[in-house]
Amino acid sequence: MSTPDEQGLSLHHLTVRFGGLLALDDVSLRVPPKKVIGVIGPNGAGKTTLFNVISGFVAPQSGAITLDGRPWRPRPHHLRRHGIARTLQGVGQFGGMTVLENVQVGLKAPRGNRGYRGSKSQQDAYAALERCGVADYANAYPGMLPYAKRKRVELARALAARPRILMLDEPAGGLDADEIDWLADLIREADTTVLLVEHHMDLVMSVCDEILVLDFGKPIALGSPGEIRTDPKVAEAYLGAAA
Ligand SMILES: Nc1ncnc2c1ncn2[C@@H]1O[C@H](COP(=O)(O)OP(=O)(O)OP(=O)(O)O)[C@@H](O)[C@H]1O
Repeated sequence: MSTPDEQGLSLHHLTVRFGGLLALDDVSLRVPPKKVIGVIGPNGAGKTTLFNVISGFVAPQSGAITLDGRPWRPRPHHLRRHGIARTLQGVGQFGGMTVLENVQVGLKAPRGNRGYRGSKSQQDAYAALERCGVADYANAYPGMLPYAKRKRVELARALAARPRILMLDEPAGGLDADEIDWLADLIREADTTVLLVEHHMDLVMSVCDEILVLDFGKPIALGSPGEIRTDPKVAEAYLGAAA
C-alpha cells in the first residue's frame, strides 16, 4: 500500500542524452492524483522528451520513475493498462476509420465475435465524443473535419478510456480563443490527473496547479502559476529564447 505522499506518478532525477546533447538534465517531478501539472519551457527545452520518457518511447540514461511508490518502467503498449493516456501534438488519427472507430481503437476490444457495434466500447467512445462536443461527427472520417474538431476527437480518444493520468501534448496548438476557452474548461472538469505540455501561457496559467519550467533540459523553476509568472529565471529563459 502506498502512502498518500507516494500516490501518483513521480519522476526521480531523470537524465536523457542524445549523443552529446543533454535533453533532460536531472529532472524530478511529483505528479499527485487529480492535480493539473504543466511543463513549459522554450523550444528544445526537453518537454516532449519528458513525455516520451513517461510514455516509454525514450529510455533515460539515469533516474527512475515510480507509480504509487513502486518502481515503474513505462512501455508504450502498457500505458493503457496503467490508466495513462496521451494525446499527440498533431492529430494522428487513422484516415481509413470513422471518428467513432478511431476513438474505439484505444479501448478494450469486446470479447467473442460480437464486434464493436453496439458494444460497451462503442458506447464509451460515443460518450467521450459527446463530452468533447463532436458526437455529430461519429460516422465521418477524420480527414473531412476541420483541424479544431480533429483535435477534439483526439481528446475524446484519450478520455474514452477514463485515464487516471491524462498527458496532453500541446493541445492548444492551432486552436482559436473560443476553442482554447473550451479546452480550459475541459481540463478543469476532467476530474483526473493531467500533465500538460503547452506553449499557450494563458491556458497553462489558468488551469495548472503547479508548473515545471525546463530550459535546455534543466529544471529551472517549479511552483504555482503565480510563482512562475514572477520568477526572474523564467522570464530570462524566455527572453533568451526570443533574442
Ligand atoms: N530523438 C532525438 N534524437 C536527437 N535529438 C533529439 C531527439 N529528440 C529530441 N532531441 C533534441 O532534444 C532537445 C529537446 O527536444 P524536445 O523535443 O524534447 O524539446 P521541446 O521542449 O519539446 O521543444 P518544442 O517546444 O520545440 O516542442 C532538442 O535539442 C531536440 O533537438
